[in-house]
Amino acid sequence: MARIELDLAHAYRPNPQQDSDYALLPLTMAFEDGGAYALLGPSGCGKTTMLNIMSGLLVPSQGRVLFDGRDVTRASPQERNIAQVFQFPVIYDTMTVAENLAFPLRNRGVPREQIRQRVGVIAEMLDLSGQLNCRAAGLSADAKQKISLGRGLVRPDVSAVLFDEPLTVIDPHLKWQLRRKLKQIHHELKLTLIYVTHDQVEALTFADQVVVMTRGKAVQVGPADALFERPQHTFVGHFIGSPGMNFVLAEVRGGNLLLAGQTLPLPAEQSLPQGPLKLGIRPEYLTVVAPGSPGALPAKLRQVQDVGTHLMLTVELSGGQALKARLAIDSPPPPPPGGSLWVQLLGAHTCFYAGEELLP
Ligand SMILES: Nc1ncnc2c1ncn2[C@@H]1O[C@H](COP(=O)(O)OP(=O)(O)OP(=O)(O)O)[C@@H](O)[C@H]1O
Repeated sequence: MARIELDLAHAYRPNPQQDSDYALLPLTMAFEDGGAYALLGPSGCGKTTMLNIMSGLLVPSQGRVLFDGRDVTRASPQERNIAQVFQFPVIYDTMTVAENLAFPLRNRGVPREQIRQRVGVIAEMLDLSGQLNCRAAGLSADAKQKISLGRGLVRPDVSAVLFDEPLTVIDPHLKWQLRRKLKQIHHELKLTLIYVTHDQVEALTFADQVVVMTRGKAVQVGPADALFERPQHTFVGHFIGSPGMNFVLAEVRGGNLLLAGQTLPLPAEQSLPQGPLKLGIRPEYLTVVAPGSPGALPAKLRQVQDVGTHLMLTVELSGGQALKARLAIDSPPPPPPGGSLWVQLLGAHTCFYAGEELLP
């Protein structure tokens, strides 16, 4: 296994001039040995580009890739000793499941008995033990992709295993099981795993550290709770969560916060720079409170959706800005749509942003 360091940028076109010319803007990042990482972001944000640069399928247009301090920028995937799992199964249909799993080990001249043991362990982990002697050709798409996952995980000596949206072809029910399984496998095998996905649930279930990307930029690297509680960038607030964070344009003037045409006195301990900023609050923390509560503003209730596990309220501040508030199903019933209520905007979970960046 290896500690992977990136200090690079990548543009597919020559002579990049502006940010939009880069698939990956200049970044410095380290993936620790034995960690479980996810690269998460919308289509086109640069996840696959980053993965391909790590695997050696792509040479960055500037900068370096280090594996345990060794410069591997121009080394092939084989030289880097990387295993990869792609979106679609890459297996040999004419071989049995056991032969498929054994293939990467046999290729490296691993002794027979060791191969047998390791294939047994991996098959057990992926619930493939009962199919070891079946020919791959006759199996379902799910089972074939499990073999691909197994082939990626079977070698204990790899620098890292890279997954590019590996559960795309998997049935939704099995997907849920496999996500959890991969997490468990990570704890047992202690391999460095890097997993590309645009699905936040997949990333947050699997990874200890999630790299959130947008427009060629890694805007935050952190565990699930940090991404939820303290999004470092408005994109993280917006992208993580369902629905994402509410944002309200505001201005600090003296000891007050002006927003939605109203004035909220800031608590004495709150130190914010004077001038414009954005207030961010997650629907989970936008609570309905008694009229006139400190840090709260009046709003109109526009819509109530019963989502089964909770109520999702749409409220509107004066000036017309709509916010989402998530209410526990056993909370006191909200007023009828069109009615007035007060919502708590200032509190321990409120974040403030200058431009798109979180203020300390
Ligand atoms: N071979 C290529 N030549 C030119 N531009 C490319 C190439 N591959 C990717 N790009 C561009 O680079 C940017 C990042 O693409 P990349 O595939 O890394 O994103 P991604 O986050 O993996 O998206 P997706 O989930 O859709 O694969 C996009 O604007 C894409 O159009």
